[in-house]
Amino acid sequence: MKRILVLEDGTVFHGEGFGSAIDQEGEVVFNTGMTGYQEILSDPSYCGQIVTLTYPLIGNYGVNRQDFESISPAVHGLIVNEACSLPSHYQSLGTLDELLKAKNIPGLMGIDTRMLTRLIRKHGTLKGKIASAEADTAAIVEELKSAPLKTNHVQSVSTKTPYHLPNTGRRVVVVDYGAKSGILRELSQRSCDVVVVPYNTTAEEILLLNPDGILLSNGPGDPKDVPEALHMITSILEEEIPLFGICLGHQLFALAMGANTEKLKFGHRGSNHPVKDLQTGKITMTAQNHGYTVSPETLAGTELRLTHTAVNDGTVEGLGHKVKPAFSVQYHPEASPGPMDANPLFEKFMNMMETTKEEGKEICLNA
Ligand SMILES: NC(=O)CC[C@H](N)C(=O)O
Repeated sequence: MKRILVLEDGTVFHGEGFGSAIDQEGEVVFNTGMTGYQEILSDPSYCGQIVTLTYPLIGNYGVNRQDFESISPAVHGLIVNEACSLPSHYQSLGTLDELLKAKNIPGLMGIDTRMLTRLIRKHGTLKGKIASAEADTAAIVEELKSAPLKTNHVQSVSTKTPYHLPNTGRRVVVVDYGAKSGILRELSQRSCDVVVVPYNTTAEEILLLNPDGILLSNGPGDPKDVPEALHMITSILEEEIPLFGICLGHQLFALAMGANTEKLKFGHRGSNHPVKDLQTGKITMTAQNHGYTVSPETLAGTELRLTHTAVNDGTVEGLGHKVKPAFSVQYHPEASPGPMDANPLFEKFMNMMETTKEEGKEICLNA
C-alpha cells in the first residue's frame, strides 16, 4: 500500500506502508543505532515522535519476548529504508510488521532515510505525518504548521497506580515518567526492592515508603511540562536520601536545582555517543535518546557540579550535587539498546545508598 510522509516544510517522501494503516502525526527524529529497533520502538521516551532509523535494513532478527522496554509502545511511527519480512533468529517470535500491526503503530518503508536524516540535521527536527498516498498534502502541511508541537506526554506513559517488585535488598522508589524496563531490570539484578510510583507522587507519599534511594526515570517530551516533579525533588534532597536521575530524570533534577533546560536542534539518539567523565578524563560510549539538554551557563549559582560532557558537541551529560547524595546523567546506563559502558553508574547509586545508610547508623548510634 502506497503511503507518504509529509513534513511541515512541505517535503513529501513516498514509500510503502507496513504495520498499522492509521494516519499519525509526530515530531520526526532519527536514531543512528545499527541494532535495537525493538527496544527503540518500545522506549516510552519516544511518545509523540516518529522515528526514522538510519541503518538501512531493519527487522532482520525479528521480534522477541526479551527486548521490550514497555508493554505498550508509545512511538507514533517508524520509518525505515528496508523492513525485513523474513527474519532469522532463534528467539524471534514474529516480524516487525506483525508487531507494528498488533500495537497500532504506522510504519513506512522504502524511504531514503539518509536524505531524511540530512534534512533533519540541517533544519532541526520537523513535525510530520504518515498518511495515505491519496491525502491532500497541502492541507496536511497547513495542519502541521498551524498546530504547536505537543510535548506533554508524561501523564499518558506513566503508571496510573504504584506497583511493587519485591526483593531482599535496598528499597528504591522509581518515579515513573515513562520508565524503560531496563532500569527496573538493573535495580532488580542488584536485589533492590523496587516500588514504581506515578509521575505526580509527592515527596510525602514517597517518604512513607521508607526508601533507601530514589530513581527519577527517563520519559518523553519537554521537562518543563512536568512541574510536579520539582518540589518533590527538592524535598527528597532535604531528607538526604540518595537520588539518581536518568535522562528526563536528569533534566528534572537540574530544573529543581535552579538550572535551565533548552531544546537541541536535532538531539542525540543512537548507541555510540561518546561521553567524557571530567574528573577522570575517561570516555564511555553511551546509548542516548534525548531532544532537550541542560543549559550549561545556568549551572553557575546552583549547587550542581558538571561531571560529564558530550564529546561530539560539548553538551551537558552528567551532574552531581555539591553536598547532597545526588547525581544524574543525560544518557542511558541501562543501555537497551546500546553499549554497557555506563552500567557501573548503578553500582555508584548502590554504593551511595550503602554509605548513606552507614552514616545514618553512626548518627543514630552517636545520638
Ligand atoms: N529519554 C529521555 O528521558 C528523554 C528526555 C526528554 N524527553 C528529551 O527528549 O530530552
